[in-house]
Amino acid sequence: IIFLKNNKSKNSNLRLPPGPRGLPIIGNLHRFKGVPHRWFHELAVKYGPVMVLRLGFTPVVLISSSEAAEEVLKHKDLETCTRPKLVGLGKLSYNHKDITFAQYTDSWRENRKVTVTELLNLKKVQTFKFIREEETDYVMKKISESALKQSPVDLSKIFFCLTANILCRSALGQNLRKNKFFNEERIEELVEEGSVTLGRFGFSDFFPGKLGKFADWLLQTNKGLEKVFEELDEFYQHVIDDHLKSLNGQKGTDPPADIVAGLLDMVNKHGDGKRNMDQVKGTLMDMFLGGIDTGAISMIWTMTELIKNPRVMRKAQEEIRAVLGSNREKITEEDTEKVEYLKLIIKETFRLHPAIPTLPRESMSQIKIQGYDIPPNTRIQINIWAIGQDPKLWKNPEEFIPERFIEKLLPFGSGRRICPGMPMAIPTLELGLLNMLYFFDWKLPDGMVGEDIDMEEVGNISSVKKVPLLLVPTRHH
Ligand code: HEM
Repeated sequence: IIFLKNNKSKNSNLRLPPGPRGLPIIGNLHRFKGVPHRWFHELAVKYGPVMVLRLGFTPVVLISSSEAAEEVLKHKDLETCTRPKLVGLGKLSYNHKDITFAQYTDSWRENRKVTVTELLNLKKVQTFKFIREEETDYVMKKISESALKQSPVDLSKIFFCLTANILCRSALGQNLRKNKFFNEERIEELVEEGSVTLGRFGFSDFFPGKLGKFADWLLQTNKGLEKVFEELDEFYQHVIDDHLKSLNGQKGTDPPADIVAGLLDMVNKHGDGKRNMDQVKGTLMDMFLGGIDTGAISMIWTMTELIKNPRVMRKAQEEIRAVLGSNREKITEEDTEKVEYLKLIIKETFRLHPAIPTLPRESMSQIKIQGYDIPPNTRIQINIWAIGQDPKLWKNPEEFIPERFIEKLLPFGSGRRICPGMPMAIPTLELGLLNMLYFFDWKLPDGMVGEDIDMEEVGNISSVKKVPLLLVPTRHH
């Protein structure tokens, strides 16, 4: 049970952010379970863009304006670039030995630096271009088959398979269509189970100490955690064994063939035990659970907004088809540089539907944000979705208008914790969507109009479209 209480400080010199008084606000619990960013936004409208919630015994500061977010992420980044230590996250990240959920320590810095500079840099990501192009072509062939029959395509599934195949091939060296051990369906289940588990809280997360532990034990809150952990661990072990087998007796290729090969290479090079297998598996978890869903979610919301806004869809297709000509059989990543309007569409989708709507941070020392004192070790949630809704920044914020000038967006976070997967995510999204809009015209299944589309979101960490998006393709070229 999570309840709210006004935050009072014994130290009267502190000027703490305002927050709701009274307990408990049970009526809101079901909404908190669903999509916290909307509930947080509602509270911020009432109490201000810097406010404090007390969840159990734990204060959480909610940041909901671009000025306050800039203060945290730009000016106080060093003081707020650690992550809260939550029970579920700890288990799935091998006791915070990964990048995403690790606290700000020397070992996190080293792990992130090596992974980013050696494995997720622009040059390295370029070497996986052929994988992105092959996988996108494969999906277009599948859609063409549905177009011949004029049957609806489940775009939620299509985009998930596309990002899963691209990520598993380029980051993990696993071709899911040829893999005897794990196929696309199994991967979809694993990612879903993993994401749900990452977003689940236990009592210990809000009632630190014996009380929380006792409640978790009594009500068996972490029951499913072990099972999901074991399944994911088996997958990572399979990926690692597969690489070790192919490396057996030979030195790794230079540069390493994929990201896992690179990680294993680094374990060998840094034979001082600094980078052990837990770190490798933790980093695999980051890629696997952080790199598949986020891309698919962004593509699903883009196509949802396009089908709801025929003016934008028409303008995008006219630009794309005029620039690329009428007889292309294949589209390459170089083509994505020529389609400016598509880039604006993706940015506008990020504003309305950021895949990760709130950024989790924790203060490491006492800081001042917008004149309020935030004590050390206080959880901070930056609501980037709320910033995208701010009527002071955006005219008619609920409308999908790609032409608007977009700058104050943080879909990949910012500062020391900014998403290192961005160089891989952007080309995947742009290439996939460009193909969808060049080769096909899209319509809703019979009898449906734009207003009928269900826009409901689900998810604690990411914001997934609850009802799958079904559209009927017609081959244009
Ligand atoms: C459209 C796709 C994606 C979106 C919208 C996205 C968004 C984000 C966001 C908002 C964060 C938190 C940043 C912060 O706290 O400031 C993050 C972190 C992270 N992302 Fe992504 N991401 C995407 C794709 C990827 C991919 C493809 C990978 C890996 C190949 C990846 C790996 C990571 C990692 C490792 C972190 C943790 C960084 C840290 O804590 O130091 N992401 N991402």
